[in-house]
Amino acid sequence: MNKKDNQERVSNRLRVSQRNVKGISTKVQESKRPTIEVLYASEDTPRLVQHGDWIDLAVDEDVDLKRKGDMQHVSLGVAMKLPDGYEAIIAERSSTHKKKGVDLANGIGIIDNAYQGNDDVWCAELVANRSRVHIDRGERVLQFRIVPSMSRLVPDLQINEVEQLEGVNRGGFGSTGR
Ligand SMILES: O=c1ccn([C@H]2C[C@H](O)[C@@H](COP(=O)(O)OP(=O)(O)OP(=O)(O)O)O2)c(=O)[nH]1
Repeated sequence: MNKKDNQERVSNRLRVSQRNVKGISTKVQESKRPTIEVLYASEDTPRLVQHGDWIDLAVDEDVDLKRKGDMQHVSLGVAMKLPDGYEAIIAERSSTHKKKGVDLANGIGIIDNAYQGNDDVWCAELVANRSRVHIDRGERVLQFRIVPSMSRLVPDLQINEVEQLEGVNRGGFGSTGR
């Protein structure tokens, strides 16, 4: 093999090995990216779209509530495996109370990290704030975000009973009136 052919062989080999290194580092980066795995209830369940910090959730069935105060347990059509060390908070979208006539009966919904099996479908308990409420399947009335689990934020937390607290009294519930 002449010198030129040999040089070409060496530089080809170098290119291949650089490509491999790049491939490996991309794979490592990808596997390190925190990921939410989503299992949708059906083909036509609305897919999650991430734009901004909160991710909208749609109802996966029609909602029909006759009177104010009536409640419906509604499927959101998604089961998820959240990244380890995270849980999720579900809240109403700001417009939901006024435009859709419902609220989350439990204020906010909390999805534990362990809620991660095929049958662990996210649900919402919706309560009507007026009469004759109708919401179509697929309407995005809620939103969620993930938050670090308490054990991740404060590892090894204890709860201890004491006789007295060392802190100065602030005045008790509602004392400033401001
Ligand atoms: O709005 C909500 C609230 C909860 N969940 C699911 C996820 C959560 O992990 C599970 C249990 O919720 P939570 O622990 O708040 O309920 P609980 O009343 O304490 O019941 P459990 O005995 O299941 O813990 O129900 C929802 O799908 N939607």
